[in-house]
Parts: sequence; C-alpha cells; structure tokens
Amino acid sequence: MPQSAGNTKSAPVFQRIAQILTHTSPYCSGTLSVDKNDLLLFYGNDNGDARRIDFGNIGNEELKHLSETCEQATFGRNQESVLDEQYRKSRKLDSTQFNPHLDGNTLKFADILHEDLLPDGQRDKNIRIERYKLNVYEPGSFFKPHVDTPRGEDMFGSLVIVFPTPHEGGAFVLRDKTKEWTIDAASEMKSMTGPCITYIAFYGDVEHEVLPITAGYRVTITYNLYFDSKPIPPYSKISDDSFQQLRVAFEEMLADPHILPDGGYLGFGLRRQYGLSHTTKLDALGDNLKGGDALLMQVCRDLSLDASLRVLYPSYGSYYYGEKPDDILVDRIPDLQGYYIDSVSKTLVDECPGALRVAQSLFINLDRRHSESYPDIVIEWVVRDRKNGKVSQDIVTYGNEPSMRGVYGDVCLIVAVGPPQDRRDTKKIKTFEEQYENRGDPEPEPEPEPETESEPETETEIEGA
Ligand SMILES: O=C(O)CCC(=O)C(=O)O
Ligand SMILES: [Fe+2]
Repeated sequence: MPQSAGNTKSAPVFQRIAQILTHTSPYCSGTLSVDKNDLLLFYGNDNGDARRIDFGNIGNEELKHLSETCEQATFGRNQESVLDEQYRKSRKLDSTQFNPHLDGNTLKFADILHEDLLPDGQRDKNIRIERYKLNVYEPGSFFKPHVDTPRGEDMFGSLVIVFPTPHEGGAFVLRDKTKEWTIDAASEMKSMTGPCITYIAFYGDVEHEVLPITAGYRVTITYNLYFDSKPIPPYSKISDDSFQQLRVAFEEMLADPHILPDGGYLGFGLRRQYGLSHTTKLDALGDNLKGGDALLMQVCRDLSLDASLRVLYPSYGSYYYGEKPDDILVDRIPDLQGYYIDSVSKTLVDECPGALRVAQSLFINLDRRHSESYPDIVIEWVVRDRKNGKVSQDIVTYGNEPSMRGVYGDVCLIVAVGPPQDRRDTKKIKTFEEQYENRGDPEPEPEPEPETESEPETETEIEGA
C-alpha cells in the first residue's frame, strides 16, 4: 500500500521561502558621470593601423573607421563558433586589439556590484573584472536573445559598458522567467550633461538581447565577472533583510513537526543556472552561487545544516509497476554522450559512485522495497522550480562564444534533516557522505518474515543497490 513520508507540499512556509528566494534581481544598471579621459580608447588590428579616439567628441568618420577595423562578430552554438547574420549582426575587437582608458577599478564597479547585484553575504568576496570584447553596432545591427557562455565555476556574470555615442534603437533587453527589463542607454545618456557611460551587469544565465540599431553607432565593451576564491565571511552578521527573513522561515520550517516527521531530505531547485561540465566540482560551486541561491546556502551554513549541491537527472524509460521510474541524483556530471536515452538512468547509477535514486513522489509503492529499483531517498521539495531542478543534457546553447566548458544547467540543494527533535543536533543527521559509505556494503541478513507484514514507518532509508 502506498505510504507517505509526510505530505507537506503546500506548507505555507515553503511558499514564503520560495518568495524570498525569487525576490532578488538578476541585474543592475545605471548611468555614471565619468572623467573625460575615461572616454578615450586606443585600438588597432594586425594591419598596423592604430588610432586613439575620444567618445566624448567623435564624428561619424571616426566611428566608421572603428567599425571597419573590427571583424564581424560570431557567436557560439554548442561547440561551434558560428557566423550567422540572422542571429548576431555586429562587429567586434578582441581584448588584445583595444585599450580603453577607463577601468573597472577606478569606476568602482566591484562596489556597485556588491551594492546592487550581490546579496550582502557576498560583500567581502573579491570580484575580478576581465575585459572581454569591444562591440560596434551600426544601423541594422543587433544580437538576438542568448546567454553568455559560462567560463568556469567562478564566473558569475557579465558587465556591459555603453559609450555615449549618439544612436537610436539598440536597447538592451533582459529576460528572467516571466520578467523582462529594457535599458535604453542612448536615451538615458541624452539626459546627462558631461561625460558619462551606461552600464548593465547581470548574472550570466540571464537571457539578453540587443535590439536593432536604427541610427548612429552603438559601441560597447563587455567584461566577464568572476568571484575570487576567498571563503565567505560568517553569516550571522549579515543585516540583509532577505537573509534574516529566510533564516526565520527556515527556523519555522525546521520546528514544524509535520514536515518530515521521521527526518529526511528537503530539496530546493536553485533559481539560477550554472555552467556544468564533467570537470565541475559541485561542492566548490557552493561558494559561487548567485542571488537568492547564495542566500539559501548562507542560511543553511548559518544554521549548520548539512546542505549539498547535487544535480538531478530526470527519469527515462518506461513505467515501473505503474509508477514513474525514479530520478537520479548525482554529485558529479558524467559524460553521457553516446548513451541511449533509455539507459541513462542505469548509466548514472553505474558511473557515479554517489548516485541516488530519488522517488518521484512522497508516495511510493512499498512492493518495490526489495526490488533493485527501490528508490534510495525521498525528497520533500520545498522549491521545485525550473524544470523541477533537473538538468537537460540535450539543449542547444546560444552563447556568445562556442562552449568548451559545458552548458548552463540546473542544480539543486539537498538538505539532510533529522526528525523534529534532533534537527538542531547536526551529529544526529545522516550526511550524504555517510550514506555513500554504506552503499555497496553487503545487505544485512533479512529478518525472518513475520506472520503478518508490517511496513516500516519511514521511506527515507537507504537500500543497497
Ligand atoms: O553589446 C552589448 O550590448 C551586449 C553584447 C553581448 O551580449 C555579448 O557580447 O555577449
Ligand atoms: Fe551577451
């Protein structure tokens, strides 16, 4: 008979937590007054024709020369660099071909990002701002919706600086789930007196596009944003409202005896996506989370909860005993190329020593208990967002360069909690590592079958594979 490990899907505290986590903005932007020298740029290419220009005082002939010095910009589609004017029509210089006078440090971009984009808990984290490309858009140019190619676990976003050259069109549009924001740098800068630039900084997995330019030239510099690998500071000092609200909601959730009454796992599908490849260390990602995901991790650490980042693969294959097959939770990203979709679940279990089968729902058929495919864990999903926190492996990626470092994928945070009376005593909670250690151990001798069958109370026990 199907049993439940606790049906708390609609607990109001879950909804409150989801709301706090989605509250943070995935971008920030503004128009800054700058020193007039910050509008100077040196550029040149292999043909030896180098120039110095001043965006504060520039004519069409100079802009035309800059544009002609640039190469046509490509973009990344999966592993390929593609030239496709239907998708991206603009011109670019690589970072070795130009040198702007302005730099991220003098303009204090790190401070701006700490203030307006990153949660308070990441205040002491150093940010590295790496110059990437210069882009020139003439009338008819555009860049269709894309996400910026992830370059390592520590890259969290991109920064675009727009110079004050008169132009029309070319608005920058960001989209995140159901929300959309438009930044029209040309009209923002029209209202400024004196030298200025407009900037837009955003998490790299946020879709963005440049609408067609209808008049003039639009010139931008893009930068990649990285976290330095410094550890994050103690959290209790964080005064951020969202952090405090989330902490209070967590304490309420942990104190609720109806939530996982026998202990088990709370699952959170992370809101942002992360660059995933076979070399990704999911544990290391914990220090480089973005927005609300970083808040979530901070609260878990602050409460000394056993929180681990994992990737959940969707179940493939046919129904088993009338139930959907289990999802597979892994602690690393295996190479699944060349495997048939039907054998993915089995491959994951075989290839990843820490792979766990996750029941599709809290109701599982106990008839399967002694079968090989009995799920290893049952997760109570607090936030099961974005394709249910799963990674799809077959997506075509539109990046700004061909991706050799994987694609953006979904990650989830799994928190082990004991029964209500033990929740604040971390020693009593079984960690993932403890569970892995037990996997593969010989099964204990089965107890002699009692006369009348009695089912265990909890669904969260691990069965040897
Ligand atoms: O030039 C811009 O405004 C944005 C360019 C961009 O999105 C990119 O290079 O990835
Ligand atoms: Fe981009």
